[in-house]
Amino acid sequence: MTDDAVNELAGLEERARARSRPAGEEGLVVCDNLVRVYRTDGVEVQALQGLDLVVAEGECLALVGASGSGKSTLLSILSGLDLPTAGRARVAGHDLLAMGRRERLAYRRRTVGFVWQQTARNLLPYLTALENVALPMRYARVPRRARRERAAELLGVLGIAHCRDRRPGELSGGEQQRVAVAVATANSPRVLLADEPTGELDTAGGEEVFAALRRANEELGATVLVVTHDPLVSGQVRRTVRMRDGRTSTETLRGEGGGGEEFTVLDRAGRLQLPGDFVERYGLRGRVRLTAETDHVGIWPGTLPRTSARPPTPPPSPGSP
Ligand SMILES: Nc1ncnc2c1ncn2[C@@H]1O[C@H](COP(=O)(O)OP(=O)(O)OP(=O)(O)O)[C@@H](O)[C@H]1O
Repeated sequence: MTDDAVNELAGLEERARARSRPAGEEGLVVCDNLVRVYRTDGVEVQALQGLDLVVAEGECLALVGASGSGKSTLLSILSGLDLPTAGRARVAGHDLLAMGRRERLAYRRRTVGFVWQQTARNLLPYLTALENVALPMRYARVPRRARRERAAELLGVLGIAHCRDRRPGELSGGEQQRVAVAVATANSPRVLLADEPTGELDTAGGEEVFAALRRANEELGATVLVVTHDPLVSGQVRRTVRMRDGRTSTETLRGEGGGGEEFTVLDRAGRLQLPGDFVERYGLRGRVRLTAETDHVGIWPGTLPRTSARPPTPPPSPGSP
């Protein structure tokens, strides 16, 4: 690469960072009691029902959940395409509820990148891979030579340099999605959002696309949020957040060795959603009893059987040790 191109690239990265105000200490992505209600023909659907989520800069996070739990709605809001009905959503210092038209456009161009599930939706069919990757930089007014240099570099980093002069129709599904990752990272976004990016691919293609997302995270510095039904993806990230009925319900954290531990998420108001099998197994309905133990809180069915092996201990009175 020429010195000029290197300077252009460095300047591009720097400008991209400077355009986003600092995110503060609370996280790069912060959703607080987020609500999204859709109204169609007088019928209301609460797609998000008070969702809390904090994602730190540099994380690679998988978002999972049953169909209809609100995953795509959340990603649409974070991408700046959709507006929440209530609550708070901040990404890299941008208040997503208060952004004006110009800020929203700049936000969508430079702060977030997006990869859709449908391969055809990510790329223009009449442009080569290189031209597709260079296009978002053209909108961001990057000089022509620097655009081509960076596009070629991105295709190299993501392992698809051999695709540069081919059009999408001449690429496999996995290659198309990897080019889509390059397009989404062209303007050095702080956050990369992907909605089921491996959903239309076989296992090998899915692995390649996930490897590209991981490179975008580790080598290009993007914070990645990926919606997936693919256990291959969710099993490889450090943190998997599960959504249920428009809220985050559980999180699985994995260590270096890959073993994971599941946690239930307590929201800011102290609410938690019990897993359905716990509710069934212990016959929890309507009212339940909470007991304060020395190192944990117990939840008991409202009506305890007389033979219960361990009756609830009353909560300690204020001031007791
Ligand atoms: N534009 C819309 N108008 C009305 N209702 C909508 C709209 N978009 C989504 N919904 C409803 O909002 C709820 C959440 O949908 P969403 O697409 O966010 O779920 P999801 O978890 O992404 O599901 P899937 O895994 O099937 O993609 C669903 O009940 C859905 O029917």
